[in-house]
Amino acid sequence: MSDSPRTQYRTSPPAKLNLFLEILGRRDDGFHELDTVMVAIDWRDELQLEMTATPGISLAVQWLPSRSEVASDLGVEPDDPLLDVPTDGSNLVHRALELINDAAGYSGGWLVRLGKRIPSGAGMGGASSDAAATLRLAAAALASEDDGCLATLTGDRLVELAEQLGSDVPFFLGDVQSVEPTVANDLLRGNPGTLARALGRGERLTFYDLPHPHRFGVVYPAIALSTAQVYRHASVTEQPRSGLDAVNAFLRPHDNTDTEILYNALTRPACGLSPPIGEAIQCLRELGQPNASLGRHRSHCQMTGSGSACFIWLTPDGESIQEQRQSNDVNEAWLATIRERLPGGALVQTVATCPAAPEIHIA
Ligand SMILES: C[C@@](CO)(OP(=O)(O)O)[C@H](O)COP(=O)(O)OP(=O)(O)OC[C@H]1O[C@@H](n2ccc(N)nc2=O)[C@H](O)[C@@H]1O
Ligand SMILES: Nc1ncnc2c1ncn2[C@@H]1O[C@H](COP(=O)(O)OP(=O)(O)O)[C@@H](O)[C@H]1O
Repeated sequence: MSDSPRTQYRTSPPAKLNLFLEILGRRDDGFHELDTVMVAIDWRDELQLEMTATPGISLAVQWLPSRSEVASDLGVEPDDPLLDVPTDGSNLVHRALELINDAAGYSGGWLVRLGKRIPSGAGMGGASSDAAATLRLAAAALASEDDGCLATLTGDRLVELAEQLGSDVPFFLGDVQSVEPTVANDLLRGNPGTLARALGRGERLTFYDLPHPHRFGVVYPAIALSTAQVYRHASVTEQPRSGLDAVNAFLRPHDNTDTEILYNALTRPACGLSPPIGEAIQCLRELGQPNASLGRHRSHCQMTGSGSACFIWLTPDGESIQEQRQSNDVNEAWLATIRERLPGGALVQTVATCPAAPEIHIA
């Protein structure tokens, strides 16, 4: 490949929230059998790939808008390890490129720029989403440079590679099963799929179409938890709940004001490891909905994944476009109040549901 100007492949990997997570049992492979319901949200990283003639993977990572601004919001020093993201082979973006190089027999190189907004160790799937986006961008690049790759890198093949990268990674490929098994369809437009129930390790996915977007207030207290450590402190229940109840609550949102919908079996062990997580959930619960005037009294609050991020469901009984417009004004005041009430620094945002596999831009 000559060193002429290179084509850039870009996408914006979304984060995710676990609306429900039940642990069904411990597996022989050291993982846990799960029943979890995940939804993608528009709290996004930025990822850009270019193919290069020189072999090797060059990965540059930076926090957006800047490391110092993110550190300031979190109330930590800019050099705090909380903000360290690897640029070597331990970054899932790097590992995804190694896998796809082997799968496609590609011997050239990659130039990668990763802009981070999704906090690490937050239970928001940042690394997993970056990994899935890398698989899709690299497949798009290889398919545009070499037609032979279209036959090799089908949606199903990308799912196999995603499963090797992590339990949450397949979710961020979107509903690959619902489109023709060709790479081109999946990659450029992005796959359908916003909300999914996941069984197994998290790789057996069923996607559902949401009748309208849902909104959440998300709080990331300045705490990074090890997923493995939280699982180690979790217990298996004798009477598991079903994720289908949470799916139905989000598909038919008009009668949820008084029932507890959100559940996470990892919340108790995570709060045991880090009590400020419980404080953050309580702070959200006490403050409640920003639209209290609309008569929504119950506050649906929960931790996502293995933590430490927590969230409040802002649209438990559906929401008109008119209310959404009003909400945007109300939300800024609500966000400011949350930041004041939380002990210590935190990243606080209102988010909306979005496709798990975002569209790809080529320039
Ligand atoms: C907890 C969840 C909930 O969606 O998300 P996060 O909190 O990481 O975002 C997932 O189960 C995390 O998936 P992922 O982040 O891909 O974890 P992996 O790399 O596959 O596994 C990390 C470690 O978590 C534990 N693990 C993960 C998944 C699972 N079903 N059982 C487990 O016990 C294992 O100890 C494993 O070594
Ligand atoms: N692309 C990436 N972005 C962020 N963290 C990454 C990435 N690749 C690997 N990591 C590592 O993964 C861990 C956090 O993964 P992440 O998915 O962001 O959190 P969680 O699993 O809690 O959702 C950190 O230890 C971090 O060093």
